[in-house]
Amino acid sequence: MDEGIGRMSPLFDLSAHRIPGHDACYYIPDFLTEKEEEYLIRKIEEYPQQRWKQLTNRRLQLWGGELTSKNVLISQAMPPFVNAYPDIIDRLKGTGAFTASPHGKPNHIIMNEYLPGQGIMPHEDGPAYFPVVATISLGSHCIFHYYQYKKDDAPERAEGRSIDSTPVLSVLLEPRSVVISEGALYRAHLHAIREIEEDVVTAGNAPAPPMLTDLGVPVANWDKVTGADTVRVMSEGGALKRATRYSLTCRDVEKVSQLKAFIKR
Ligand SMILES: O=C(O)CCC(=O)C(=O)O
Ligand SMILES: [Fe+2]
Repeated sequence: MDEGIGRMSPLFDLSAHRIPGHDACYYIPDFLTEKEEEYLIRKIEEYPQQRWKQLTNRRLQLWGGELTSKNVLISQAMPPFVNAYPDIIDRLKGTGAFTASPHGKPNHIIMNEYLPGQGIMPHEDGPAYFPVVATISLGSHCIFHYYQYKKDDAPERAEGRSIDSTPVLSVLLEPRSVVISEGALYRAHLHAIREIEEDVVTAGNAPAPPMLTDLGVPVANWDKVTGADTVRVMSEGGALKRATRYSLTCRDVEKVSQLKAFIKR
């Protein structure tokens, strides 16, 4: 039986999953099993409709609590399907990625839903979180791009800085995988998912890796993917059609209030 990554030991070697040339980004395929993925998607779909927050181009839910305007987490219990089965929080702790974070593990998850053609504009995740984010993908692949600000812009100008349109790093996120970004990639870069329905790849192999055809940039983790379709498209080229994707973006909020607030259960 496929056990996936399973319970990770303290000896888990995160550095083995580092994306070459990018010391602040790690890609771990098959972090969850297919059975766990199916279970999670079912739980997400069964969740009460009022838990969803509707944005203009996607829906999301907040798990673990809500952030105040002062970046304090008003903490609430995580759903059992991230704490017990599957034991996502413990498994992320086991990667060692959160060892230096204030609580040693994620305490907040933004769960996003994307239909084919939906995405997220380039943005930074901001100062509420310790600079590590672990993102689990369910249901579909996507291509996750990291961007930098144009060099000539004054760094002190918070608003309206222009973004270099060529990503510095593009990672193919397979369903059931986790991508972890930290450090400068978190603090000084932006990230985005383009609003397209399929991702077209031009075949490649070492030393010339597969490329995203329209952007002309390499798929940075092309030799770490494991899905039959993705492996084939890397070596033969072709299109990967997007389906509905759920992302669990797991972070550690530094400031937490245990105040159970005025929330009536
Ligand atoms: O869905 C994703 O993979 C990224 C979402 C994201 O960047 C965010 O919620 O801040
Ligand atoms: Fe983000």
